[in-house]
Amino acid sequence: MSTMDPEDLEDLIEDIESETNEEMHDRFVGEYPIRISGLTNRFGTQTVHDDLALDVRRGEILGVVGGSGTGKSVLMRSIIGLQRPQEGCIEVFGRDIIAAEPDEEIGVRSRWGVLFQGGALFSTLTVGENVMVPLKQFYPELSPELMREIARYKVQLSGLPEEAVNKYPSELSGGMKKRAGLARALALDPELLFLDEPTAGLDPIGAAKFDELTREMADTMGLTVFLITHDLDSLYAICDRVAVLADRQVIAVGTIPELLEMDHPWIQEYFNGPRSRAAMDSHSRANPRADAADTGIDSTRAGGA
Ligand SMILES: Nc1ncnc2c1ncn2[C@@H]1O[C@H](COP(=O)(O)OP(=O)(O)OP(=O)(O)O)[C@@H](O)[C@H]1O
Repeated sequence: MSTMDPEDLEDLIEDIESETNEEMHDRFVGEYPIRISGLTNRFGTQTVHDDLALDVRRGEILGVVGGSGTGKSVLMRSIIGLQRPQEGCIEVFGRDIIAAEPDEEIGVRSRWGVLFQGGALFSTLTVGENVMVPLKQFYPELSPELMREIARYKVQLSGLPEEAVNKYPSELSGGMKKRAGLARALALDPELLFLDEPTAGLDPIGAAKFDELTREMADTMGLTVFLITHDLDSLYAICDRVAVLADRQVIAVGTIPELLEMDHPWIQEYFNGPRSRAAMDSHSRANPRADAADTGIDSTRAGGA
């Protein structure tokens, strides 16, 4: 796969700035790009979140876990403005997005990318055209040629072969669809990336590759990643911290060793269950340097000798 020369990339960014007649916005430098407090979401008589609080640190990959129906997706939708909560405050890049004026909200929206479950690609558009959708929405002044160039670059960045840019979603495998969805999520060079179960339905090798790509991008692009997942391997392999949803709140946030110290029954069942031990064991074998001294994980216990 060919990669874009860094000088070409700089030229591309300059082209975008000159065509949009403005400097790209300053990147967020505060500690928490997402701050949530007092969040309540209700559907009829069902209360999904009640006084939920969560701070996401800049530059981290935060895994978000919880049983089915605990409100992980509703939480993500609330942060990106697709779900209006009954109560609470959600600050993204220091701005209250619930109270934001439409103009202000649009400015914030262009600074995050979202990969929905299943990719959520437009089936009548090619991969390249799908990636161009947010570009057209937020930077309509860009020339079609430059948009195509950016789309090609994002497709390449997501690990798809160049020819995928002209394919329709129906012509792609499940893993390729996820990568195409990722390319679209990266279209606007986001600072924040939301991934909703990105490895669901992928074979273990495809899932591991997707995890690696996520980690690599987070590190090289300085992304903050909000990762909803049921995939224990992803939690061990790439997450800096994990937030646990239960009882309508975020009941704990921390590294996995920190969570293992807690005696909440769901946390113990989840992280000390046989599947978690197997995931931890395989992660320890794949990363022998990440032993107990580095991580605090008791790998003997984790291996379930
Ligand atoms: N638009 C809606 N209208 C009514 N109820 C909803 C709506 N969206 C979500 N819910 C309910 O909110 C609860 C939380 O849903 P959500 O999709 O956030 O769960 P989740 O934790 O992401 O689950 P899963 O792990 O199974 O994907 C569920 O009981 C769901 O039925």
